[in-house]
Amino acid sequence: MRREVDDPLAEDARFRVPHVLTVAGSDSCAGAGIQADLKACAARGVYCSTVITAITAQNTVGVQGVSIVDEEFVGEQLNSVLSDMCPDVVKTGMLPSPGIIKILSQSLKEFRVGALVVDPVMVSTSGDVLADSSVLASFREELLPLADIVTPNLKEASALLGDGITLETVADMRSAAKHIYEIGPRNVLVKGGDLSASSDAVDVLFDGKNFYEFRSARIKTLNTHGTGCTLASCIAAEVARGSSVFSAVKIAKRYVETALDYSRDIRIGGGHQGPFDHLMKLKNSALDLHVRRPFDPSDLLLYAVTDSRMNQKWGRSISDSVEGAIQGGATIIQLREKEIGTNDFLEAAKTCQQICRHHGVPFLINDRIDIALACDADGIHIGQSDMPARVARTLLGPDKVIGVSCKTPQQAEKAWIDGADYIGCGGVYPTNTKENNITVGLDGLTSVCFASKLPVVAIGGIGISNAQNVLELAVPNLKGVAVVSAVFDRECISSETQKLKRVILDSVGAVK
Ligand SMILES: Cc1ncc(COP(=O)(O)OP(=O)(O)O)c(N)n1
Ligand SMILES: Cc1nc(C(=O)O)sc1CCOP(=O)(O)O
Ligand SMILES: [Mg+2]
Repeated sequence: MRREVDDPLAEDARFRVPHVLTVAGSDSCAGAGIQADLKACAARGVYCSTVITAITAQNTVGVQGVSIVDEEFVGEQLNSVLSDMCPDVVKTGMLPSPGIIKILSQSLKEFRVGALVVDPVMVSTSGDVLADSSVLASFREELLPLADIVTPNLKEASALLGDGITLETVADMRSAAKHIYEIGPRNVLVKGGDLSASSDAVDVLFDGKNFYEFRSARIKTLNTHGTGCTLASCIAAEVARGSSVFSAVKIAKRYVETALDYSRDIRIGGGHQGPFDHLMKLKNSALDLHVRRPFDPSDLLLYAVTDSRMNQKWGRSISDSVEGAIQGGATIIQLREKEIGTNDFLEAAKTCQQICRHHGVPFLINDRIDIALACDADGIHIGQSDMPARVARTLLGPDKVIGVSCKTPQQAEKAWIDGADYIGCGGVYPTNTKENNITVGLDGLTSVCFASKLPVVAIGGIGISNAQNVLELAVPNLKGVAVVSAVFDRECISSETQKLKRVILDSVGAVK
């Protein structure tokens, strides 16, 4: 059992750091294994302790040697960490002998651990075999039944099933996920990076009830060594930070994709598979993880979008308008300033960012990724003719919020694939605020909501008189209404926002 601590700070939630223990092999080239786990957790702002199961001699060409750590000594390392440091999540990588798996599963039963992430490392991305077949039975019998999630690649999934069948399609991956689930883990993520039939990188998650497909663009790079270890560590890190398994997989996939994209052209070593850089350019987003709370779809309930012409008309500053909207109950703010210069936009954005952060209200910038980065906004909103969402995701990293305007189900599908967090759908009604805007009506909104895999906010001509008609549609994914003139083209922003909020809450309440 965990030893008693006499330090009261050790039990104080304010001082607790999310903590992953990785039980894995050392990779001398530092792209995979323990070294990847440490870097991935560091990049995600999570503490990582280590139990080393094997020492490998490897580089960008391949694996030249493996020295397995004596199983008693693996047990000693486990005891040292688990008896004292109380990790939130244990993540496993290379477990090279049945004896090591046995000792690990005994330790997991003996000590209290929040979750177990099993990366069943058997074949490295370079194709080198890292565990022999005697390990397979131990994985199946001892470890998978304890796992909250297991993350095999195609070859590992096939090995775990032991049927010798090659997985070639997404349907094969689904079937494999279902069969592996029957062995005992609570979630199965079959990684389809090697699926030759697909132009995207598709991973399939099965939670015992539903299948989820996570798709991302294939990144052309040699630097893919360690992607499996990194993905699993990142999932473990997100679970340690309090995410559900589904959200953890979503963020981890984005993180790996972004890191691969940033590192696509770096050269380390002369072999055919290089490491990527876990920390490069992600430092900014990692550093402020502790002050930014994750995006919650309910933030879209009353979405206030600013307009400089309206502020000029009423003689108000942008920041006073934003403050008024928040006082009245706006749940998210977007700075949409089409007519001011970059300097003025940035200054206003910095002030509004502070106001929003002070009130705990998410703050997004319309169109301008440069401004969003410069003022450290929580994210951006972009339309179909703005920068593509996929590029925006690469520039902004995995944490920032991206909203995309969609008028059709096809656009909604693409927004999901491109890594957006929500959809703005309109114009629900005709509007004078945006020139030449196409009105999709309640029917258009309905079809986008039904097709969408993302939360949706309705926009365009919405106000006190018709918000109820929109929300009473009660269609899936519809989370709120976005308004410009209904709050900013009014004499008193806070009281108009308050009245609108009442209508919204009544409508949502009536629907429930
Ligand atoms: C919440 C929300 N939905 C839609 C839009 C419109 O974005 P876009 O199509 O890019 O048009 P402009 O706002 O840039 O004119 C939005 N801004 N917010
Ligand atoms: C910014 C914007 N986007 C729209 C879309 O249909 O995507 S309609 C719109 C303007 C919404 O302003 P108001 O609330 O004053 O009608
Ligand atoms: Mg735009």
